[in-house]
Amino acid sequence: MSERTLYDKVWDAHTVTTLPTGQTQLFIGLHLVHEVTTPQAFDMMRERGLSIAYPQRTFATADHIVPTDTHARPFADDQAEAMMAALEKNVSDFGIEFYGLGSDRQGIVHVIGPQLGLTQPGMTLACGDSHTSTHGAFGTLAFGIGTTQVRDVLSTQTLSMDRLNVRRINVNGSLPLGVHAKDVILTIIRTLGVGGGKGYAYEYGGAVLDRMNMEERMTVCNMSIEGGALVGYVNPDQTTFDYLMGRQFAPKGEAFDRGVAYWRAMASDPDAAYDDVVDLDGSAIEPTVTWGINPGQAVGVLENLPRPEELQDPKIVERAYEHMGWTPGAPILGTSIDVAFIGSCTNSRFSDLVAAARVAKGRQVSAGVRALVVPGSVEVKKQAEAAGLDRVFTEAGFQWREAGCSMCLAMNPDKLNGREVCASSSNRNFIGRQGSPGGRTLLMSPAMVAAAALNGKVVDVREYN
Ligand SMILES: CC(C)[C@H](C(=O)O)[C@@H](O)C(=O)O
Ligand code: SF4
Repeated sequence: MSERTLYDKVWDAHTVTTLPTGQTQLFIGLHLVHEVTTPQAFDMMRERGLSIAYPQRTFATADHIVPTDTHARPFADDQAEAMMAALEKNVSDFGIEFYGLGSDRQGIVHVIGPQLGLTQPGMTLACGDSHTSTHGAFGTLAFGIGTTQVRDVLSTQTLSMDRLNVRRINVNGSLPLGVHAKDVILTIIRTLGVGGGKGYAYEYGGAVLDRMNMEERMTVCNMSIEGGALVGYVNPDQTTFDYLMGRQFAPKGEAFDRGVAYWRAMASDPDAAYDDVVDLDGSAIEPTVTWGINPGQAVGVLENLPRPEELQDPKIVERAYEHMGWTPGAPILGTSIDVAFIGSCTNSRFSDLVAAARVAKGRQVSAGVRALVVPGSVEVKKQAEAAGLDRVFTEAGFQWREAGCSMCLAMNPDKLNGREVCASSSNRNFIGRQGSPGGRTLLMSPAMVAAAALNGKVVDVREYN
């Protein structure tokens, strides 16, 4: 057999059995745990007297609820403190490696897995979180799962899963200067729709992906789920192996060389058969901004907002205009913002902060704009500080915060107020997502967020090229 995709190979290598339901029982190589989706799973384990099948394959951190002004305990919010205490008890009772507050390995679960070298090509990975697809950047089949599935993985290290179709998405050519990985994935979702990936795994490739570094590939894979695809991945290559080399949990010495040989063999064959193939021209991608209430409602920064009748689903477009308060046909350029948020598992890695700092350096945040930079992990924070990025940001008037999910979903004190408009490097712009029912979110790349912060409005970051 020489025409298999990575998806096929990894799936087959991890198949335990075919269940009577027709589903596959799939072995899960790595299980990542955070505080929000796991308390009931641990309770179910206790009720049934179960223990963890493979504690050595299970790692936990805290990210969603942690305040980012200070990590000091106890938290001001009693509910958050109780949730944190529950996670601490669960990891201690069940014997799970835990990177909590105070650990220099703490951070957003999808930032720390790759950083520690836990995420590796050719493996299966699960986490009770929809953005688990991020890890697909390594050629990993990474599944976002629900709480009962978390229980299943804890107790058996397996999941019952339906096989997906595979869509190959080629981004050909090269990206213009000032156009980033975030613009690529927003354009893919805009083109294929927020439900377009239902039933599919997305395999991203083409010259643009080949040239991307691992952090850029993570940004693309992160938002697969926003396009409806449960899984998104990039085939492992030399860029992947170079990233992994020397990381704490990556194999060492000869074992690393054996790893590379195996990882290479897991990549899709050149003549692999796909259920669907889509080609996009990278040179046609512009800095992209969402204007509505789902990540597919996006336009190039120089485009005007669509008219409801021009789009396939006028109802959701009308609902979006009702919430956002914009006028169909108006330009997105010049839209005023109140808040700028640089962070989240989509765009809070070192290279994201470098891109934003390049724009912010020596300039000032516009008066009246509240601007936050929230590193994705303690390690990113340290690396950024060692490079002097914290000073670039604070001197420009940005707040420099502790690691966590922060204003991506506002399960912590970082929230929008009232009708505030936020230029955000995160991945979801659903109504109320950033903590205020009336709040409005414009998704864009971190460089675009930085430019918006300086101008108090949406601008074209290519002016800073
Ligand atoms: C809290 C968690 C269940 C949720 C998810 O699964 O994605 C969160 O991370 C999000 O981004 O909305
Ligand atoms: S940063 Fe946002 S999208 Fe990512 S895990 Fe946290 S809440 Fe979910």
